[in-house]
Amino acid sequence: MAIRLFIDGAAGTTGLEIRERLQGRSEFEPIVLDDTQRKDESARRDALHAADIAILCLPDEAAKEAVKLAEGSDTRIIDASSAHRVAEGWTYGFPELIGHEAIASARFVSNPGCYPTGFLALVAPLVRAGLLPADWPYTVNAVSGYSGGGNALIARFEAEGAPAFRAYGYDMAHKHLPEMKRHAGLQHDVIFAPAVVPAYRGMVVEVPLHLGAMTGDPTAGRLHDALAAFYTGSAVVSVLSGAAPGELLLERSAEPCDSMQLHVFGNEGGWHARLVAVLDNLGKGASGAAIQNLNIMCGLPEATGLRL
Ligand SMILES: NC(=O)C1=CN([C@@H]2O[C@H](COP(=O)(O)OP(=O)(O)OC[C@H]3O[C@@H](n4cnc5c(N)ncnc54)[C@H](OP(=O)(O)O)[C@@H]3O)[C@@H](O)[C@H]2O)C=CC1
Ligand SMILES: CC(=O)N[C@@H](CCC(=O)OP(=O)(O)O)C(=O)O
Repeated sequence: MAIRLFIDGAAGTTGLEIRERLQGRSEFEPIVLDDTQRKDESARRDALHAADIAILCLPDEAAKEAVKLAEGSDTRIIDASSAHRVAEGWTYGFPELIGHEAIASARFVSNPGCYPTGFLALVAPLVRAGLLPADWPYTVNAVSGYSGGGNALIARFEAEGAPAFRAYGYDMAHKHLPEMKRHAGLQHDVIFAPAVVPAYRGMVVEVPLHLGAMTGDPTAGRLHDALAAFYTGSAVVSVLSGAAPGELLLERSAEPCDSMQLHVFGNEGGWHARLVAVLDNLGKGASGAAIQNLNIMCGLPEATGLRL
């Protein structure tokens, strides 16, 4: 029997891409609310109760409300918002870090944030392995395509007079800080410096490191090898080797992509390293990750329907 699937927020940026990627997947029977019903509380409650699995592609407050509306049902929920990423009772939907089994058996799965996906992929395995310190003051520099800000930022960047570069997060209280700290096992919040450029999708997340100031001799080569070993066999994450490229580009017209590439660049003396993750904010950063989690929760191959 097909799995009844409801996407709450299916008209938004993340929701639309999930719908599109699931087209033709006969394992799923979509429950769809039309434009007049999609924000109607009672229609949403009915859909949430009728579904086997619901994917929430909503702002945080609406996602919390959806979880309340689903009370009294057995519906399993994947939440793409940041409402439940460090919440009790929720499984963090990063299979490469948390383990596929934990997600396969979870009722409530919180999809990781787009920027934290890059940061955690780079840093969490290295902290766990004891190669990077948990008490280090980490910095994260990142650039995102403007679809990362959903419909509102898309409208702003597609309007006349859109900025050429938008840096933000200067209050140093970005909503991603708690999830980066928690799931990397860090003692301090990171300093997070995000920015948006006029490309629709794609992101580069970088963690610069003064390796020479750390104890334990964590060379760039060791960090690379540890990450390569950690992601061996991954369907989604790859660790690139070889000489550093002259440049890394976000193309304005990049195609949707659900894979993530990790790089470890080191200087000649071995004192400095730049850990870099390249991903699609709407791929492994959102919609692709939601489908990966959906597949795992349904006992299906994780890469089904992914654009790798
Ligand atoms: N865009 C991205 O790259 C990423 C997004 N996310 C997360 O995914 C979630 C969705 O983001 P995104 O798709 O970008 O946002 P969008 O703003 O593009 O879409 C949100 C959708 O939710 C709808 N909505 C708002 N309130 C309600 C409500 N009460 N009931 C039903 N529908 C409602 C909106 O409708 P309307 O427009 O009519 O208000 C809109 O269609 C967010 O929490 C975001 O943090 C996660 C990772 C990356
Ligand atoms: C470019 C941009 O605005 N990005 C968003 C992050 C993406 C998002 O809202 O979703 P997640 O938190 O679920 O990743 C921001 O910085 O708030």
